[in-house]
Amino acid sequence: MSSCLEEKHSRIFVTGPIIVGAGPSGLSVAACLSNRGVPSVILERTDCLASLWQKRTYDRLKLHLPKHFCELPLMKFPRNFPRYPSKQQFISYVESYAARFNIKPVFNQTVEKAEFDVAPGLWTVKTQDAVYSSTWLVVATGENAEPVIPDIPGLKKFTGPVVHTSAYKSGSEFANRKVLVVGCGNSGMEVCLDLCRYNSLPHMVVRNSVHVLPRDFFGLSSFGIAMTLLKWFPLKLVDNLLLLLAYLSLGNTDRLGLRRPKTGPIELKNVTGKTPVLDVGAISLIQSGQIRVMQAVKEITKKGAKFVNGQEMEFDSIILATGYKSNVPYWLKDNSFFTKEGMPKTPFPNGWKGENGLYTVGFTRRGLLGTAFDAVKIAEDITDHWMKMNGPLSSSNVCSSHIIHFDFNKS
Ligand SMILES: Cc1cc2nc3c(=O)[nH]c(=O)nc-3n(C[C@H](O)[C@H](O)[C@H](O)COP(=O)(O)OP(=O)(O)OC[C@H]3O[C@@H](n4cnc5c(N)ncnc54)[C@H](O)[C@@H]3O)c2cc1C
Ligand SMILES: NC(=O)C1=CN([C@@H]2O[C@H](COP(=O)(O)OP(=O)(O)OC[C@H]3O[C@@H](n4cnc5c(N)ncnc54)[C@H](OP(=O)(O)O)[C@@H]3O)[C@@H](O)[C@H]2O)C=CC1
Ligand SMILES: O=C(O)C(=O)Cc1c[nH]c2ccccc12
Repeated sequence: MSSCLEEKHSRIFVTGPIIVGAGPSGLSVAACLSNRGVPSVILERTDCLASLWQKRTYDRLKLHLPKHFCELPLMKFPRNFPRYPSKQQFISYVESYAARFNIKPVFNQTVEKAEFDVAPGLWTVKTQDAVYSSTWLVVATGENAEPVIPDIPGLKKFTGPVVHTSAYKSGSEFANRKVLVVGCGNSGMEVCLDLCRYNSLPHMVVRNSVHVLPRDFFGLSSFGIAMTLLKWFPLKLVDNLLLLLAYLSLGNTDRLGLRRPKTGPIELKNVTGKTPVLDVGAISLIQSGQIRVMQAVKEITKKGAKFVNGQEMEFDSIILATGYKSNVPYWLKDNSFFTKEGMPKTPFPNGWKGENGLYTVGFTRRGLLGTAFDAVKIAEDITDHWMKMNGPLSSSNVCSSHIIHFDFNKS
């Protein structure tokens, strides 16, 4: 893989693993490795830690699972944080986490290509500035690496602003506007709620079925209730109890145009990865008519949209709450471990390890809980291999001199 182009780049040999992505997943692996005395290098495309949280989420975002389900390995949230920490609190936790384990990613390094070179038995990882090599490659670029922009007929004709939720900050820019929100996952629901607080008129497209659960039920989180019940009862029974609890708390959501899937909420999450909506107030605004539920869009026009039921309406703006996708297929070459959608083919709990020193963290569709699970496993596995190669190493003698530069650039 040493083409002329790559010879112009610095060549850097990393003695520990290369981790791609400085989100919660990449940081968790680096922390668990550092705790075991193994150095690593994180390559991050942006200029900050947890860039999804810092740059691509809305102001009002809070964790929607209780904090103890969102902890990274080896460090608890501060005790004074509320049950559902805000985005700012989560970011400050991530920053303290990196500081505590002395993790210093190499920022502004977009991994453009990574491949395994069989002869030396090394991963070659190319960014815009350098070529890194290592025995191990940890993929931590996330399930939410890129926005999904759907190919809706006519979308390009629309004359008003079209924004994906990853670029939405607050409803202040949409005050008194009629907004079409495409998608009814957690993002779609929460953006509609935020828009209402800024006095705009959200119309939310629901093209399919969706599970909505109350975030809390009599002071207990629905997610926590489900996790506890799953220790003793079968999944189908727990799902039925969740549906009963949802009915008692939210009423019959089918009547609001939110049809429920036939499969229960946790089973559906496990099988397809589709996250149930955890309601933090959107349902009552649908009930009161402040958020309108619309059918699937047939086409977008210059000034609005036509719907499959024949309705036609004008809108000032469109917000695409259409979800995210992995970007692994764009940069990881010749790899049969991932699907063409960039998710590991091996299902949870075994999707964290591939072949030839390849690992993946944060692709379990189980949020930060899944990240913590993967990170611990990966660090154990790499440490075993590391010790066979290098002998034991204590965290006190880990230093930053674990990269060796071969600079072809400075001629
Ligand atoms: C709005 C929103 C709210 C969420 N809330 C919760 C929640 O409350 N609880 C929960 O458990 N989960 C939640 N999630 C799920 C979310 O996936 C996790 O919180 C978490 O951010 C996953 O961490 P990660 O490190 O795997 O991915 P990310 O946080 O996406 O980090 C991946 C990093 O990789 C970098 N990267 C990507 N491609 C490249 C490349 N080619 N080269 C170099 N760097 C690259 C990115 O810039 C990014 O910094 C939420 C997701 C969203 C979108
Ligand atoms: N507070 C929190 O913690 C929050 C957490 N999140 C998490 O972030 C992740 C991403 O959530 P989100 O951004 O909501 O994405 P999701 O993938 O969960 O939802 C995408 C939505 O867009 C719809 N959609 C996609 N394409 C089209 C189309 N062409 N026309 C109409 N509808 C379309 C989907 O419908 P269909 O089902 O028919 O495909 C679905 O309703 C989830 O894991 C979520 O839980 C998000 C926001 C807040
Ligand atoms: O917030 C997310 O996206 C998550 O994936 C967290 C999560 C993991 N398992 C769940 C089950 C029900 C609702 C949310 C989650």
